[in-house]
This record gives sequence, structure tokens and C-alpha cells, in this order.
Amino acid sequence: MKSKIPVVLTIAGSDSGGGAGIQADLRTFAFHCVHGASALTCVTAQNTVAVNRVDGLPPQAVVAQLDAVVDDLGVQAVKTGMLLNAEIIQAVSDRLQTLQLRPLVVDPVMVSRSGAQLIDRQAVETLQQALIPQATVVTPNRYEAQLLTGVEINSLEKMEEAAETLKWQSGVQAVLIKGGGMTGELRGVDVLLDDQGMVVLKTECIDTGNTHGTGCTLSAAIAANLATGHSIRDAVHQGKNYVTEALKWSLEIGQGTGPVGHFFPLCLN
Ligand SMILES: Nc1ncnc2c1ncn2[C@@H]1O[C@H](COP(=O)(O)OP(=O)(O)OP(=O)(O)O)[C@@H](O)[C@H]1O
Ligand SMILES: Cc1ncc(COP(=O)(O)O)c(N)n1
Repeated sequence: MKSKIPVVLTIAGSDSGGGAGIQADLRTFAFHCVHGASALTCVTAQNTVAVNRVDGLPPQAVVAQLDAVVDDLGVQAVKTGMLLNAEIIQAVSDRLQTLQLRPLVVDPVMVSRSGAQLIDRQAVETLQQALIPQATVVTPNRYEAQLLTGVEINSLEKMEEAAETLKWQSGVQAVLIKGGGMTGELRGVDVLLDDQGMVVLKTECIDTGNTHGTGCTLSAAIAANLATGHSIRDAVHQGKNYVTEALKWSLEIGQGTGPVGHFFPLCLN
């Protein structure tokens, strides 16, 4: 039996512990019944406690993977995760621009849950100038949004201000500020700003320490939903619901911050 399903490409880093990065993206794509393709940017020696080492690939190697996928498989949506340095970001941005690969979800990964810096400092500027303006949706967490906008985020109003600033600064279609790093009632509350205006996304706050890979999972789910024809709003709403369920079924693996459970309904034993 032949089956035709959308292809979604993730351009991101490998997490040896399997909780975030390419590994989380591919599991999320599989759950959403889209075919996951990948262009690796770097290999991290990482577990639930720390990132011990990062080895980047040459920018040409990243672009070659992207081209190989696009030339043959065709791609219905793309997401970017850990891009490591300005050279990779520039090379990927140039190729995405030339090929007009859209929809594009940009997760501006900068710092890991364990506090490790995941991107060079000068890379933030390249991200802002070359990649984010091309995005259909950009999904910074609290700290990434602060770095990108200069707005200190400590309230819902400040999340909204940062969303406005980032949308205005970059011309991106939609901004999703994620609230996993907020405290009190705002933990797990996100703010979405698109062409229709601002919405506050609130699901249950899940009481778990195992939140490794939530951002990767959310951006991958949004890309999968866009690939299957959902509107931006719908793709984000459904992505938020998915990550909430995955958090409910998060995994007690490792000594530190464990990963979310991507296949929750199938793991009943
Ligand atoms: N405890 C929680 N309860 C409910 N939702 C949560 C919780 N923690 C994170 N989230 C949600 O998970 C999604 C990812 O947000 P978060 O701010 O954790 O991103 P992130 O820091 O980029 O994640 P990552 O851990 O992959 O770096 C958001 O929708 C956020 O609201
Ligand atoms: C390869 C890779 N990509 C992304 C993250 C961010 O995820 P988290 O903030 O949950 O550590 C990571 N730690 N590693």
C-alpha cells in the first residue's frame, strides 16, 4: 500500500541523551504522522544533567543535508533549533531564502535547561537579522525573548510587550513567547501575537521537574501542524495542547531534568 504524507525538515543539533534537539523533533513528527527529515548542525554530548561537549558541523555540510532533502523528498514545512554559530545561521538563512522554504518555524535555541550556552554570542545578531525575519512563527522562551528584545520579562504585560517588540523589529509573521520559565501563575502561560492580534495561551500547569525538550517539542509540533494545513493559530494551539500532554507523561530518566513523553497515549504499560 502506498501512502503519501507531508515531509517536515528539522535543522537542529543532536542530543545524545535523546530528550531535546533532533531526537525530540523526530519523535514529535512521528506522533503527528508526518515524515521527519533532518539536517544536523552539531553533535552534543549531553544528558539530563549537563552538556559536556559540542562539536559543530561545517556550514556547507548543513546546507548539503538540506539540499539533499529538498531536491528529492520535497518539504512541506521546516523548523530550526540549535544552530550553534553565526556561520551556520547565515548559511542556513541564505539557503532558506533562496529556496523560499516555508512555512518556517524558528526556535531560537540559546541556553539549555541545564544552563549551558548553546549558541555563540555573535550568533544572536545573525539570528535576528538573517533568520527570524523569514519565520512564519518564532518561539523564544522567556530568556531568549529578553535577549532578542531587551525587554525584561517578569509579568504578562512584559511578555506582550516583548512579543510586540520582536514582531515590529523583525517583521516576522507570528511571535510565540513561551512561559515555561515564568514563575507562579504564569508558569506555562504563553503569549501569541499574529496578524489577528494577541492571545494568551493557558493550559494546566504541570507539576514536573522533567521538562527537557519542551521547546523543541512545541516548535516541532507547530511545524508538523502547519505542514498538514492548519492555520498559524490552530497549529500553535494544538502544539501547546500536545506539549501539555507530553509534560503530563514526562519521563523519570536520568539524575537531572528528564524528557517529556512524546508517545503518551501509546505507553500505557
Ligand atoms: N510546567 C509546565 N506546565 C505546563 N506547560 C509548561 C510547563 N513548562 C513548560 N511548559 C510549556 O512548554 C512549552 C515550552 O516552553 P518553555 O518555556 O519550557 O520552552 P524552552 O525553554 O524553549 O524549552 P526547552 O526546555 O526545550 O529549552 C510552552 O508551551 C510552555 O508554556
Ligand atoms: C541539541 C539541543 N537542542 C536544543 C536544546 C534545548 O533544550 P533544553 O532547553 O530542554 O535543554 C538542547 N539542550 N540540546
